[in-house]
Amino acid sequence: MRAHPAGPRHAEVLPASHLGNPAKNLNDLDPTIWPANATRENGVLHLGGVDVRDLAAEHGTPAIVLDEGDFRGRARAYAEAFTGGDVFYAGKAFLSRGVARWVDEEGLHLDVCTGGELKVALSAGFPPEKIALHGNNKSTAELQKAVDHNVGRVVLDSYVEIVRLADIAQRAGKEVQVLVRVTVGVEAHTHEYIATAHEDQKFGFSLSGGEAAEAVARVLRQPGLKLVGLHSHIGSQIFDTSGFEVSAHRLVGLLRQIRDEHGLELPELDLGGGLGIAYVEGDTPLDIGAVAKELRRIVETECTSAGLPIPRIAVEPGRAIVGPAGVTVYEVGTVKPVDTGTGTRTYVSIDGGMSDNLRTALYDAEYTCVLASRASDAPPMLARVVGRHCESGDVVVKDVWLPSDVVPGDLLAVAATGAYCRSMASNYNHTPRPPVVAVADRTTKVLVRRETEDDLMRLDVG
Ligand SMILES: Cc1ncc(COP(=O)(O)O)c(C=O)c1O
Ligand SMILES: N[C@@H](CCCC[NH3+])C(=O)O
Repeated sequence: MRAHPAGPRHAEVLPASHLGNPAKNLNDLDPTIWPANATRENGVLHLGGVDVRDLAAEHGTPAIVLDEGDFRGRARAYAEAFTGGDVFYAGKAFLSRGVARWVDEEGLHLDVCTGGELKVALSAGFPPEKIALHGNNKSTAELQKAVDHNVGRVVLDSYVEIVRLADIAQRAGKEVQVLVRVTVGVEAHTHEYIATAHEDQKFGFSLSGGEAAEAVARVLRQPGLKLVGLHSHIGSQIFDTSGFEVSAHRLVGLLRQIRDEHGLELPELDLGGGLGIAYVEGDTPLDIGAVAKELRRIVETECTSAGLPIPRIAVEPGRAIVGPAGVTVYEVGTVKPVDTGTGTRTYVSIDGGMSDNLRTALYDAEYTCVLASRASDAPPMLARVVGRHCESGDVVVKDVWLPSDVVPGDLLAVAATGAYCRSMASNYNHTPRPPVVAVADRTTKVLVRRETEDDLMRLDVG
């Protein structure tokens, strides 16, 4: 996904230069895009040591495959990089009970943003004190559940919520630890739909408008709430730290104002998630060790010059942990060459689509894929991988080189689908949602089973 709003969806056939070297695309697995334990043996994709043909035979297609080793490796790298701080895995990217256990075992905390995500976490036995509850419109029931279960942090997002949570806390005779979500006014360099800290949007309290300072004052007047820090999340799929620098600078300015006005030095600063991953060749994700060092340097410099103690830093990565671990395996159903007027584009229809990966349609996201079930030395063709839904915008991979002998029955594997694909999946056209299957050490384990038509029919009670 590029840092521009949705571009032309059905552009002319692109010159080969746009997509790099076709031969390379056809045969290589770029290690920045594919999971750590992905290999190709005689053209056949293996994930976590499992042949995707066996995986498809056992679990069907489409299937979202998660490389457990890749996930755990990234989680561990985050935990190590932020030693002395806290890493909250953002469950919105993808959450299941199995994944919640991996997160816990790797020493991470967890960010949930609905009662549903909270339920998954609690039922996995995730320690409640290591959970933070987010959301711009948490219901009374969700807040009550958080208080009942002694969730570690609630990130406050509106004046209404301050009173709502304070009432619940007081009635329960508890003191809830909270952060105030601050809209720092940063224009993150990402798609406008997933930037979250510019002024004109629904999240948080505006810093420049004075609402953030007012929210702090109101929280401090509530006996049921204990203010422990500030929070900011500037957006998602970000490839440079400049936005975080501006954000940290402004948050520390508010920490200083709070110290000056209320005599209070807040111990925590949560800088949110948002680091980008490689979806296609040319995407350059940041090294997490270097990012952690840089964020620490920024916060330390700002706090030192403000005469403040260095707060404990928290971050909330979702995509950067689960995104690269995921691969979606589809079966090809039809292959249709179309004359575009400037060339031929071959539409390859797979057995899923925007119901299991909305990101291309919603954000103009870019993905890549390979023919996964066999070797081919056929010359490359420019293909567009499309779904089976009743929308012309139902595209999964806009432009990709595939061997020109792709036929129905072949398996295609789309890379980097671990984040925001299954978690944003829908039942559009009464389509049952795909399973999520973990692979590790040549074995598979179903984390979320495939939905069935009967599952969907059970909801139809009229
Ligand atoms: C508050 C908050 N924290 C963390 C995240 C996770 O973001 P990402 O998956 O880009 O790391 C999001 C989503 O953008 C978010 O809204
Ligand atoms: N769902 C978005 C990111 C938004 C994350 C939540 N604030 C994506 O797929 O890129």
